[in-house]
Amino acid sequence: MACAAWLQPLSSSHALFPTLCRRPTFPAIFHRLTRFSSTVRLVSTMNRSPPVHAQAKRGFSVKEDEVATAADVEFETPLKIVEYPDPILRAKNKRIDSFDENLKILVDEMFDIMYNSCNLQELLAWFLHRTDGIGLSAPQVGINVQLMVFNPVGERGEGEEIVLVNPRVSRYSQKTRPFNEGCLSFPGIYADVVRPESVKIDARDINGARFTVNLSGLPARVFQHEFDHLQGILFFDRMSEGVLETICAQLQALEKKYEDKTELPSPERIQTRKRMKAATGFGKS
Ligand SMILES: CSCC[C@H](NC=O)C(=O)N[C@@H](C)C(=O)N[C@@H](CO)C(=O)O
Ligand SMILES: [Fe+2]
Repeated sequence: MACAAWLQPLSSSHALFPTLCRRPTFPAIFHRLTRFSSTVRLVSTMNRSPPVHAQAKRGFSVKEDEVATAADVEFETPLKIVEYPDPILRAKNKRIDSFDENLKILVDEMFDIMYNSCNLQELLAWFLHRTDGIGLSAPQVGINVQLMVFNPVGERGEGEEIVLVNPRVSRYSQKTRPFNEGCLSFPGIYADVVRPESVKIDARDINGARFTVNLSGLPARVFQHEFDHLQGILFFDRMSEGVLETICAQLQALEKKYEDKTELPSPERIQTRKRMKAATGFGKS
């Protein structure tokens, strides 16, 4: 991981998700919320009317996303990580409105593969003191729905396991920071991405309850990376041309791997791509 300083705010903020975690710890949370209320605020909006999206506030019409059917959320275990340039990563992700047992099993399986995903490059990365995933979005396991899981500590049994369904960002901080990001769909590739330092989010938890949360530091970083996946935006879409240049050969190697495996032409090529319009700013897609 690039810098330990980023882990510092994490220890005070990652544990602040009472309603979003798989293993809620309410008394501890109450204590932590009291201690850190100035930096992280979580507001349960259950039983209130849906949050007003920032765009709606500005008078734009908000196009409702298509709702996922049971067939859209079908999966086979063990899940497999979808790698760039598979078109699944660019497909539209449907909104979830069924908070059933199947969704809970999918979430469990996503955590399993997030912690355990390991191929040769990742083994090498492990030797270089990098471990596995700290976040995962549903399209990365071939399910095109608006679901993400993350645990910024990246170790089973440590930190908190966060589940966000149909998330929306209502505020991005103006202050931005670079961070050396990796992505499970781009094994072994790391490069700097500049993102807002903090975000305000409206989402549902695994039971369908609405909540609002402010994130900063590493949790905000992981959230934004996964939120981009839910919009079909990949981390290299947000890299500067100079940074992109440093990973261009690795992206081309993944394109070749896809072509060899599928015997299909790569659906996108880093050398000929036009910059995705949606990825030119935050809160503008
Ligand atoms: C910093 S946001 C990264 C989120 C990403 N999620 C899915 O693609 C992810 O988990 N990437 C991993 C490769 C990663 O960043 N792992 C960390 C911790 O092990 C690392 O330093 O490699
Ligand atoms: Fe990713």
